[in-house]
Amino acid sequence: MDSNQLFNTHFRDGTIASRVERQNRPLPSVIVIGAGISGLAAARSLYDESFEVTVLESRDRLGGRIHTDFSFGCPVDMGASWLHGVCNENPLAPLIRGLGLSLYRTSGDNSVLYDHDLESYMLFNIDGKQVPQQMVIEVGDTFKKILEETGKVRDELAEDISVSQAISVVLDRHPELRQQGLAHEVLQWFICRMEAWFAADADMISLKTWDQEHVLSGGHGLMVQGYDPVIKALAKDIDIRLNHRVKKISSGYNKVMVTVEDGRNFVADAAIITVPIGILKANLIEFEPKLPDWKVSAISDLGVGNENKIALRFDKVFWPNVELLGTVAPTSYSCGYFLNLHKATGHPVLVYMVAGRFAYDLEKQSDEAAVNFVMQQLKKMFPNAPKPVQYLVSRWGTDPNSLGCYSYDLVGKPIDVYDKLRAPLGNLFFGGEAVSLDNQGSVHGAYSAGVMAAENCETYLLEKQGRVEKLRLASVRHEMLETLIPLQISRM
Ligand SMILES: Cc1cc2nc3c(=O)[nH]c(=O)nc-3n(C[C@H](O)[C@H](O)[C@H](O)COP(=O)(O)OP(=O)(O)OC[C@H]3O[C@@H](n4cnc5c(N)ncnc54)[C@H](O)[C@@H]3O)c2cc1C
Repeated sequence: MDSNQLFNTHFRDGTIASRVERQNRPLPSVIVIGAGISGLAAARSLYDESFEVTVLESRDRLGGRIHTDFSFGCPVDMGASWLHGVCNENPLAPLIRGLGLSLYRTSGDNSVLYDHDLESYMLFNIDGKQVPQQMVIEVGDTFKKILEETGKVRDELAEDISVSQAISVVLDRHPELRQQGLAHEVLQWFICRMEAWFAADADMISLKTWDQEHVLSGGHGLMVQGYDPVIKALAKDIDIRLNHRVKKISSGYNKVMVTVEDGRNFVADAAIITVPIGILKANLIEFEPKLPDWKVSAISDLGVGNENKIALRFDKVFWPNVELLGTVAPTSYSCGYFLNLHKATGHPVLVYMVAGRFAYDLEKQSDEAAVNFVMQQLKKMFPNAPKPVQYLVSRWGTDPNSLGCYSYDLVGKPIDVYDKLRAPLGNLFFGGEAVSLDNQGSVHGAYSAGVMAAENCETYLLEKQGRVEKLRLASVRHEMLETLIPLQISRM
């Protein structure tokens, strides 16, 4: 059946008929696929401009890779939890300020541990002995030097190599930077933290681009009340259909038809696709006509990492009042760390965080086995640690709604991969963290990508209607007013 016949057939069913009745409405209709922050930002933008918007979401909840769980009696973010860039330039700042949400800053600018600095931490070795703070600071300085030296390796090479290959080259050239014994294990811990930032092992991270991200100023802050209020605010009043898994997107004849799992169709003038890059890589959505080869290549050329969290709630706090508790080991794979949520939020909760291959390996285990493993790590530091009262285990790598945690640059990534990913195809627009201009893999990047996709979609549709004069003055005025309210930050 060609696209024309397809549309004629479906125009006879109830859904399409009701759309036809609404054709006299002044502004066009858009389907947004995915109710994560990017999809909701896109939908909010269009809704506020009086477009007719429907959001189709496969899960039974909003937020996607933002998931604030309340089963502990307090907010625990099992997906994103930091605002990266606690500053007015952060595109999410107006919303966070407007909602009166507080942030707990865990690091300033340019921290060697990305979203943590070495202000409030304790590291332990495998025997439960605390690593001297001075050693952690000195190895941190050495790690910085090693990374600086990898910059020289990069300048010498035409081809891209991985960060771990580059570190090996540097250590061969500068044996004085090699660490022995406990100091070696601490160096591995720093590498483990770097891998957590990319959610990928160092042998997968591109030397060419690892430090090219435009990181916003102001350091990194935990969302004390969780990200949930942001999601709820964006979603307010919008027509969102949960449990609507999109299986097919057909575009043509100035319309888009989106088919969900149970066979129902939704038709609109345009669609914005914000599903995770993992879903596109796995071809879980059929496109008609097929996506062009350049788009397919861009999708496969981008990496998608994995990160998981195991959150433990205890009766009471038995650990020291520091933000980060880490265990060092001979390889970065075996190093680990707990985020102490008590420090930031006052609740007796520790969150163990794992990334890269280890995150996938942990997903092969049952929740109970994963928690047992984490408790073994905790008991290395605190042999009398009691059993947790409750626990939560994330599985972002195998969850069929995410298939990974966020995108990162693979070794040898083509320069134009992001341009190709975000390029629209007629009335199909692409949002999501992976198409962000500068901040892939982040909440604020995903948010901006959603807003940008909505603006492009809006311009496209209004131009088609010959209504380019319609400006977005309302939202600009709204944001200007909100900048008058300061961000609420603790640990300044
Ligand atoms: C463990 C973890 C920790 C993180 N930590 C941070 C952090 O601290 N700070 C930070 O800035 N970022 C962090 N991130 C990254 C951040 O969460 C993401 O970049 C961002 O939330 C992505 O938003 P999105 O809207 O692009 O995608 P998503 O939130 O994944 O939204 C896409 C939506 O599409 C839906 N969907 C999938 N398939 C279909 C389908 N076939 N039909 C319909 N709907 C579908 C999904 O269910 C989902 O709701 C973290 C991510 C993870 C997983």
